[in-house]
Amino acid sequence: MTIPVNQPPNHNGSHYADYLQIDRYLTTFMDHQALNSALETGLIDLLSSHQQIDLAQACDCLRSDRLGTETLLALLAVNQVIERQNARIQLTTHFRNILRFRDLLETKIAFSNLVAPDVMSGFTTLLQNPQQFMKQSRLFELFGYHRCFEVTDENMALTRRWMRFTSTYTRYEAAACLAHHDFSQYRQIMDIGGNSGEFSWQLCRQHARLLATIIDLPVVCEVGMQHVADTPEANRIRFFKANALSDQLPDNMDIVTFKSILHDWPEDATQRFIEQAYTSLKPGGTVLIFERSPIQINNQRLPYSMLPMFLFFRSFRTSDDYVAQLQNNGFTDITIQHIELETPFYLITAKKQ
Ligand SMILES: C[S@@+](CC[C@H](N)C(=O)[O-])C[C@H]1O[C@@H](n2cnc3c(N)ncnc32)[C@H](O)[C@@H]1O
Repeated sequence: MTIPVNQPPNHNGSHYADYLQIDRYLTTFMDHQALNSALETGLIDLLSSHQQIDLAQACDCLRSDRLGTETLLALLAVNQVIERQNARIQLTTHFRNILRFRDLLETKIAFSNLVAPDVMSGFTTLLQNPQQFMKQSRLFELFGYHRCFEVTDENMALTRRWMRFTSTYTRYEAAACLAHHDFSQYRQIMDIGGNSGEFSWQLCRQHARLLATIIDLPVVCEVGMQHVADTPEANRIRFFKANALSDQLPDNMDIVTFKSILHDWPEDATQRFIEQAYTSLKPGGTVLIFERSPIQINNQRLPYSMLPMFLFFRSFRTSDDYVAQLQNNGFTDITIQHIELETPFYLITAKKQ
């Protein structure tokens, strides 16, 4: 993995793509299972709070016998999570360092494990009959937007499950978007399909003048309000419950953003979303699309951590597809930037006349 070099590190010396360093620990199925066990049993906590531990402490922590513990330690060692010095066990310096991205590490493991049974039982179906695959898959069952209209305890709990995944990915992807677009010029931003508000929150944290409106389905907005409620930026973030395909949306916006939403939809719907953005913008306002490029499998094997994104391989479009739609809607001054994250992304901006 190479860190993109087209942007300088930010003020605290970190780079928006630093988080990609976790991927080297997430290659094979057993890398994931070993790390998952080490995280969920508290072994990683024990190792991170001590310089070194011995085998007896590891056995205790794992509540496993010597052979079980040695087996896990061997899997972790071969993955360079830990190293052995005589009888002592310690985290490698690099792994200790990337533990600051633990939320994403845990999310990637959980998400891959959640969708793996879909791939095991239905890969041929996915290739032959995508509609049938969607009907039987846990991934598409998880993202059940039909449960996002009526606010009930059950719908909130089910919706929170997938929002945890999207919010954690977005926490890191937002930094890449911020590094490539100057949001300081705006006051009113509207994020369509803005989910938990994580993206808007990151923007508001960085830009003190920004006022954000998040458009999303009612249950998603309820969960989102809780997500940002305790942050200093909460009073600059409002949630607007709507079906963005059919409802009238707030207007007078300086910028309308679509982050990782348009790929979910067929072309007539993306056309409608873009029309809605046009209507909501002030003259001279900006629309911004931040999306993953189509998954390319070139010379590298697909790591297990990519399973969730891989299952969307029919959905991700090229930037040209959206450029054509923006032009059809009367947008001008179109710019495209390509950004390398764990897969390529692009950031498109365009202006309303
Ligand atoms: C794949 S998620 C992306 C979320 C967020 N933009 C991010 O990148 O983390 C798509 C979002 O679109 C929302 N959504 C789906 N249908 C919608 C609709 N008709 N109107 C408004 N939002 C919708 C979903 O609830 C979800 O939050």
